[in-house]
Amino acid sequence: MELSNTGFPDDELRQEQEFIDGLYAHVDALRGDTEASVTDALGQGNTPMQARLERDILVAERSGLLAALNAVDGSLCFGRIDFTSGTTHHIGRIGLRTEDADRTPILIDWRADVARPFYLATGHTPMGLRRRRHIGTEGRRVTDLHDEILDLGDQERTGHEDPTGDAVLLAALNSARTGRMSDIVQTIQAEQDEIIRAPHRGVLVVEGGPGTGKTAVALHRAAYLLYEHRELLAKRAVLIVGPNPAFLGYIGEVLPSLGETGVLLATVGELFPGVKATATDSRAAAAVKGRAAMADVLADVVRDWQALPDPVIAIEHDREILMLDDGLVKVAREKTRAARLPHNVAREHFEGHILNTLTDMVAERIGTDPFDGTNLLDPSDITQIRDELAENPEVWAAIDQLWPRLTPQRLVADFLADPVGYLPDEDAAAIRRPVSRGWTVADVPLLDEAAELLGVDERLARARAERERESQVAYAQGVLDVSYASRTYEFDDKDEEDSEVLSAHDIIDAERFAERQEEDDHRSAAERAAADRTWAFGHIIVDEAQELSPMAWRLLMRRSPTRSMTLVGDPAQTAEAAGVGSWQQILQPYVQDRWEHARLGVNYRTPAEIMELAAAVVRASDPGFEPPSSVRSTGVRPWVRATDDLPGAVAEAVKELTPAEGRLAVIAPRHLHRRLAARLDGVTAGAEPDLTHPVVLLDPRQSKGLEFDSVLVVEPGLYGTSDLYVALTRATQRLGVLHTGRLPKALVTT
Ligand SMILES: Nc1ncnc2c1ncn2[C@@H]1O[C@H](COP(=O)(O)OP(=O)(O)OP(=O)(O)O)[C@@H](O)[C@H]1O
Repeated sequence: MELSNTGFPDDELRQEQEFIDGLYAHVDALRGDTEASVTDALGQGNTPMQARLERDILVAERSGLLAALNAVDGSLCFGRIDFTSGTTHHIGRIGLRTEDADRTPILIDWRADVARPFYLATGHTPMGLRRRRHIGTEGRRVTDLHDEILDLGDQERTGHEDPTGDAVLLAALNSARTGRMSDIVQTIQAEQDEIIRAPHRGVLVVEGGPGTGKTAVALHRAAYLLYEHRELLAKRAVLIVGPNPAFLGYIGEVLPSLGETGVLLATVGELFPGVKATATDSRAAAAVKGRAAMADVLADVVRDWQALPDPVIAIEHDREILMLDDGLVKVAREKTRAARLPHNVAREHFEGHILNTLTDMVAERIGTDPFDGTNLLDPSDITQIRDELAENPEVWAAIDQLWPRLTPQRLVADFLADPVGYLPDEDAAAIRRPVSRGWTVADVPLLDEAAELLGVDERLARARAERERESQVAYAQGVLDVSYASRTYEFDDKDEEDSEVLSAHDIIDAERFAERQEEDDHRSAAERAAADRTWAFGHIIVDEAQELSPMAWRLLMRRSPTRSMTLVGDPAQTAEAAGVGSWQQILQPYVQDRWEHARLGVNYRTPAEIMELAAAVVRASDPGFEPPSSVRSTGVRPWVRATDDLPGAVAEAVKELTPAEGRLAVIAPRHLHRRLAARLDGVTAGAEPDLTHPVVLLDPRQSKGLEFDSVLVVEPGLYGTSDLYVALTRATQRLGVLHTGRLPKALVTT
């Protein structure tokens, strides 16, 4: 390319470079100012309460802005739209305005309405555009321009025309993978844009085959909603649920690259604060635990903890024996149950009924007139008897035995240790397990259900809060004492009475100081949400939604009382036996039929040659199956080879398939991993493998949602249809299949 004497091949490139230099100068100045204002605010010492609050809000806002500015540095601006009216807008990852009073936009946020023609305009429907330009950059340097002429009457040419209009998209799809998903903000397609900007309210189901951009669209939708409903969602946070931690790691950089951080990424196994799912269930156990019927089973388990004496409990009180028999307790239990409160909340009622029963017993014994049978005690005597009973530890031991306070963990652990009698024998045998082995992902919805059934005894929570407060006050007193002591030391050469310097001690007492400490909760909404089981999220996005069990849906719906959700999935890729069959079946109990459905039909990942093979696998059992159509073909056909020496052949194939740049995955059943890893130098494997490694060894389930330049599938005869379909659709460039044993019929014919 010939360079002009300015160092640029042409004026167009030079002008864009100048514009982008101007943007970065603006960003650098903004960053400098923001950093200075944060430092300044943090440096302010003792200020009145209101000023402190304002300061904290300012620091939080500015820190968010700084994080966004840092995140988009190097990829700030990627496009430009020229209208026939003469107006031009540059499009970027964030929006920027001039600092003067006019606040003129200089860079349009991709999420703004004005930016929409960048994604939607076509020659057929130009939306007022004359030209669309993609600006390629490396860091702050403009490297290339791609122009599409949308006004066919326009004769002006820039020398950067892209005749097909898909060069930028194809370059993105063909680029080497890094082990981390990247944003698609430069090349969002019209059908994807529609979904990203769909209204916030209600449930939206997005369905599409492998590689159709479901995950990418879901993440960009989160960014869009955070932009469009900033105030609400910054307070309530957005939750993104993914199938496993490796997948969350894979997608974890997309939202920060778009300048958004107010999002909680979690698996269902991470949604019960204080519990980490470390153990795994058999397929059968996960299926049983996931059934909707488990909600009723757990309700029965709770009722069975509300026990009756067998046949009596004897309580020694005031040197007499009080006999609490099953008839009396049954009455107290029925009255308590009639209140229809969660178990731990209802306990207060049960305590009251038992104390009343025992009080009646004592009153009858000591107060009955032997002549006419009337009771001689007055109300104050009765109150005294009741108070004395409430002081008796044996009474409380009886109540604890009959209506114990329970934690979700204890309830579920106890149930799993011995589920016989609650379920058919075969199901009970499948889930029976000592909890010393740790919690599993499928246990988490059970724990959440148990937490709902049990509720929280507010009296205990209040007592705990009071204890916490007292300890905070004691701590604050300690802090104040130290400050008081240091004041005496600092000013001891002066007459203390004359000192004009006020210390903390002069203006606040310990209680007030403790209150201030409490108000200083600097956690973001997402951080607070992560620690709170009862948090109501502003919006929930569920990826691989077809995998969730009915019990997991119950948990998620509790976190979304407004039912503002985006559910993304592909029924053909359902692996979990507990997964739900149809969207209608999932959603009916929560929103009836009030949900929207959208479909993505173009596969951006898998070349046509590979897709043909993958689709044949599904067609073997579902002849009418229609896969998404691939946006490109590479001319490279996938291969299938038989071998007698699997580790040797895998090692050879890895050499053959490893891309010069990019990533390769070997997908093999778990039981082969040790043997294969021994022959693969530097391979990474395990429960949470590092996906940025050049060669990764995965089992079929782990490969869900991920993608690699090349993929080697090992022993496909051992996979179920949906697992094999997932494994075969992970490659962006090349696919090889190796087998020793039986080959699925669909692969034999190739
Ligand atoms: N508009 C686009 N521009 C550039 N790349 C895109 C676009 N849409 C999708 N892609 C790319 O296609 C690949 C597949 O996208 P994604 O993982 O979101 O698909 P998916 O539907 O979730 O697939 P699967 O169901 O197989 O997990 C990703 O690399 C993504 O970046």
